[in-house]
Amino acid sequence: MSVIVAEQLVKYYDRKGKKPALNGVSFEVSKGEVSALLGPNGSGKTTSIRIVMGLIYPNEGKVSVLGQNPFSRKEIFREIGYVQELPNLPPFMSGREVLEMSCSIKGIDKAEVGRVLELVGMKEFADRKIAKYSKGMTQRIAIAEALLGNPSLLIMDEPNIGTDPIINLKIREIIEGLKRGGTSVFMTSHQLDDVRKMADTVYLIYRGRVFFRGSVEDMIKKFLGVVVIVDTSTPEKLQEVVKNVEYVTISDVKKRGQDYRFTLSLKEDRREELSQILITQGVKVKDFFINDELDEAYERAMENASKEK
Ligand SMILES: Nc1ncnc2c1ncn2[C@@H]1O[C@H](COP(=O)(O)OP(=O)(O)OP(=O)(O)O)[C@@H](O)[C@H]1O
Repeated sequence: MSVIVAEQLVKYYDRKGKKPALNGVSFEVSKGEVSALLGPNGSGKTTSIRIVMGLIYPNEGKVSVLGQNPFSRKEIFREIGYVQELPNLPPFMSGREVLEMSCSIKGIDKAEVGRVLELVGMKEFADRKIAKYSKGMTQRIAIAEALLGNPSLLIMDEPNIGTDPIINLKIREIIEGLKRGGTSVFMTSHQLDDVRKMADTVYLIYRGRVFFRGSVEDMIKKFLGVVVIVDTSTPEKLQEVVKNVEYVTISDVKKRGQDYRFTLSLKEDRREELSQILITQGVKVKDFFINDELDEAYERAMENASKEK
């Protein structure tokens, strides 16, 4: 079952529609999954989220959230926690007051406030004014607000902006906990490490077009290919052996101390077979591992997308 279905969204902010922010964007968030929308600045992530939240109308396309139209059925938002990009909380209120006010608006028991403050590690600072918070503290209160009432769907636009690595870890733990409890999550992020650890499905967006949907592993395979790194003290032998393996090409060689580091591109995922061939044919293999750098795959994906324009 899907908790968000967006179909062929088109959105332009200029009247003539010459520069659409979204140009036929579709995505789907399955129940109990974490889905992440990734793309460079200005690619259309926030616009997509604002449409899902019923805050701006698309010029074309359809969206359904928890099975309803978010523009006409506002009551669904009681079940949705939303962390907006750069939250704008009232500076004259304390974190606790903000949360209590939200409880009143959403009709949630105020006892929830203590629970969510604890979750984001802000109990100690709850009575300080927002104006006196650091960026990361404000962000944690925004996350706490989204968690009030145990939402079944959490939508977060770059939840890690301005938070330090320890808080990021905490946020990740919170999200993983919610996921275990059945909450669905739709988020944008520039923190690829977090995305790798949390996201079941990744959507890549570039200039208002989604051009990839799949798991992190699929993304690495598609944009980086199967790339194996081999450290060896017998480089000539490796070159000689690899010459006869039709699915391998050498993409790079670098000297590393006494050894050589080869980057091998495989047309098919036959890395186990390859490691056997190297060893049995006398290559001294010191290290053999797959290159699964998500940053690199992301960079390649965006490079490809920019060339397609
Ligand atoms: N209110 C607005 N008025 C006019 N143009 C806008 C408005 N909001 C966004 N845009 C434009 O729409 C495009 C998509 O913006 P959007 O904020 O959705 O990108 P984003 O992927 O969320 O970027 P970021 O990673 O920087 O948050 C950009 O070209 C942006 O300049």
